[in-house]
Amino acid sequence: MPSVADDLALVRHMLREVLVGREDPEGYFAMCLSILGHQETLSQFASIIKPLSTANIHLHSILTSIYQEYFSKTEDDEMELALALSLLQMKDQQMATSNNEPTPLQFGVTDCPSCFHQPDVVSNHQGKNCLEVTPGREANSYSVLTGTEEGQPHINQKTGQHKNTHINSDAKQTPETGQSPQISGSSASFSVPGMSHEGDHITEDLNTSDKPKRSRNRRQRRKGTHQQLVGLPCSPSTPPPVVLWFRRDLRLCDNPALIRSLELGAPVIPVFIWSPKEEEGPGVTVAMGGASKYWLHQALSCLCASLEKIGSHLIFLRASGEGNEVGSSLHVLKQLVKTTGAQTVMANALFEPWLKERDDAAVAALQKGGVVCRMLQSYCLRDPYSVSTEGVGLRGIGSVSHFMSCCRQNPGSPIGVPLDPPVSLPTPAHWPQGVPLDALGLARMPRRKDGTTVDWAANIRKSWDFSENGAHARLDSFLNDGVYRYEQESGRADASNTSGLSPYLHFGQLSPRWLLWDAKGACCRSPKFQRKLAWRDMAYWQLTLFPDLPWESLRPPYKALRWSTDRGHLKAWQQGKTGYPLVDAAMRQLWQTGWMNNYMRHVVASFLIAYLHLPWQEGYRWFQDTLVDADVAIDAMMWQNGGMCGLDHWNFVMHPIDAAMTCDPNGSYVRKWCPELSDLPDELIHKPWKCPASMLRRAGIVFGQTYAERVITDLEERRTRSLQDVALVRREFGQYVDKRSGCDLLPLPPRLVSEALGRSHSDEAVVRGGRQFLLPLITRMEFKYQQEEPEADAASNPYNATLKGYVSRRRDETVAFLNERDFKTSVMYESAQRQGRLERDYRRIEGLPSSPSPRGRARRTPTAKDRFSIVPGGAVTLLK
Ligand SMILES: Cc1cc2nc3c(=O)[nH]c(=O)nc-3n(C[C@H](O)[C@H](O)[C@H](O)COP(=O)(O)OP(=O)(O)OC[C@H]3O[C@@H](n4cnc5c(N)ncnc54)[C@H](O)[C@@H]3O)c2cc1C
Repeated sequence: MPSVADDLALVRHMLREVLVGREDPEGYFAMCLSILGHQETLSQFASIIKPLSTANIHLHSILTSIYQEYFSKTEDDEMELALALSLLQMKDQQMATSNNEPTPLQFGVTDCPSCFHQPDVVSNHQGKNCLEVTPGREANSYSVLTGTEEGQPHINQKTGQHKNTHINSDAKQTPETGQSPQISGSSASFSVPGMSHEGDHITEDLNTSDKPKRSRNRRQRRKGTHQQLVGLPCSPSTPPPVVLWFRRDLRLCDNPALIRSLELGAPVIPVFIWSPKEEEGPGVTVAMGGASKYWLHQALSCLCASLEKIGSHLIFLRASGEGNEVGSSLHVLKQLVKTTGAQTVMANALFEPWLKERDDAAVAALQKGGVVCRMLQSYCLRDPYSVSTEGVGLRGIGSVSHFMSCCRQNPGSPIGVPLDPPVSLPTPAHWPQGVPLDALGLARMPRRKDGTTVDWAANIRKSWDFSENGAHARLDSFLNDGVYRYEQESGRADASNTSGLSPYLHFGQLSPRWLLWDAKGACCRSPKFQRKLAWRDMAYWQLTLFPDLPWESLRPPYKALRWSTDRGHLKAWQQGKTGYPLVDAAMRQLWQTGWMNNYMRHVVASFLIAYLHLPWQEGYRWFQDTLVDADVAIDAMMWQNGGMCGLDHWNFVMHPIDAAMTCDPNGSYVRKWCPELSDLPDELIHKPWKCPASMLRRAGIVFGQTYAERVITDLEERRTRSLQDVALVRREFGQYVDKRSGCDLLPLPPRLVSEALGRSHSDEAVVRGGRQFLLPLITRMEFKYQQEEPEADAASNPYNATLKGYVSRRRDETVAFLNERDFKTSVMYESAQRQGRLERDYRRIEGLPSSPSPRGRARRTPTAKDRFSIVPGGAVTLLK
């Protein structure tokens, strides 16, 4: 006896049939009535068809009106319904008959992995649909591939549900709290177009239920997704193969290009083409440094193994990259198409402007040769080329809140629901010739003179599981446990409180969509974490707006900043030998594992820029070479912001000693990565030069021998110089500083100009005549102040952005005590103290009476009282 859940699963599954036109809306509604009965249809139908509200609004409204019309019918109309039902029964019989014959359209059969059903061809077999529609009977034995259109519901046939509906049906069981499902504001999760209905619904649902249950919901959903999909057998005449071009989407789960290839019902040839020259693009992007190439090698090896498990294989190819067409990816693809007879190439899009250009050219050239080439979007939640500032303006550009407003205001295509992985992949009769993975040279190790290998990646190997499963395991463990701490204490260096998913996201071993779905279903709300995905998208958006982001300072005056050329300092920073334990620990962690957390990236970046005065590009390049998650867009955006010249300004500078208060109060992080300091007491481990000689002796520390001498000692002076240098260039390039507000002005790229002026991007009139349009940007208040007091030192700048912590032994102890009890309160207490101190100093210097209400040091929110905090509105200023 089928349960109600089975019945619901079946009708949900059948929704796909309506969507692809194999079932008409009336017939479908009648079928729902016959399967679910009057009452159940009345209560459930709206939720059953809800996925269509994003996937196919027209169909959704037809079904809604049928539903409304039916339930307002008089009994006279029952005749019509009976007719519809009898028609349905006839259809059922027809299908049941066809099911008895071994037709090529039978679902769930994997005997013939090389022959797959092609949904596009299904229309040729109208009426022969072999889906068993007898209520609930066989539904659980089906495992078919359907609904994989971008943004369309993807129905897991084993459960009979797709992720949306699964969650929605869960939602039904949880009590309503009346909480608004709308997510907005700074504490909000990233509200993504197309996600807003389903996603918000989930948030609402999950937030209202008890924790264990919420966690169970997520697990169930995941379990559902692991009930895998199989291809659809079996076409007697095998169509030409599809080339599935893997790039940075090295996964089986939620891979639109893979699923779309499967849907074509043709043999699939998965390929990876290594083309370093194309990856690199123009300028000095260091798009693929040593560590990330190593990761790529491992990830490819894992993907190949996963494909082999489902009966397929990954072909490795190399484009020699001579800069002309011969030796390009396009050339390799053309050869491949020629030798295999493939007529379709599928891939997931990449958004680096130079890669997009390459892909656009490849698509055009292949199409010209009669080969269909499709680029699907899954690398970001939003296609960065579709993000627009229309209706939001430009004020606050560079901040994630501004970016999220743009996404909310201009919803693009729906992000849809994650796609399940296939359990088998149809193979071609003949595989094309590839090269061994090793021949790509991604994991080449240098050799010593004696012939032995320098295995610099040994620790990276120990630190990571490079596989897609590894990504899911990390995600699961993070969402089950770490996410609680993330929301509270993501800045800790001494605990792994962040997800550590960045390399998986970068190489597409985990899709952001999958991550977002799971995060929304996690045991605890994770707005801060989800917001990080908006940061990620924003980085790609910025790169599309400013393709030279990785090498050229965006704010013009800062291009002329006086930077140090001290190679010794740079080397010390790179090798973790600056003599500042926190910085050294982080840089050594980076070298050994290819990763460090966000807070530590800020610490080392601040040290390089504000204290060593080395150009941000040096930091960017080193990160690109050593990070396993090296990502041109994110890395460049962050270094630009840290380097004071990006769309945003960090409104803080991390102090190399005091930052430890937040991230490593007990010194355990430093002890791990700088073991030579491990015998120092907690209170001195971050400043060993303050230790008495006897203590150093006991700990076995000799500066310059067992541990580095400090490369610089005059921290305050260096900060002052950095500030004064900024004031200098801002004065020199006064045309790029807004006279009224003191904000930096940025020449706008044409796309933003046309959006601001409401004209089409292609309208050249917008920027004709060499006139520049300038936009006031968020600018650090300490720079504005310094501009007025160019000779002032950093300490006397009331907006000094240095995050300070320890000033006395007594406070050290208080901080350590509070840290142990309640870390968050401790940090808040500490920052309140700091603000009070700054305020008092300022007033003392200015001879002002002391103020009862402390003023914020670096507020972002403009207030009428504080002229330095003003960022003028988004109006575009024309350069005279
Ligand atoms: C100077 C500097 C350079 C950086 N370079 C890179 C880089 O090359 N590649 C990279 O992935 N991240 C970079 N980041 C951002 C961030 O530090 C890392 O994404 C994060 O530390 C990765 O760890 P996680 O996965 O545990 O992050 P979580 O905090 O768990 O975040 C989850 C995911 O969100 C994304 N994310 C997090 N923070 C940011 C951010 N600020 N901007 C954009 N996306 C973000 C990442 O994909 C990350 O994996 C950089 C940050 C700084 C300050």
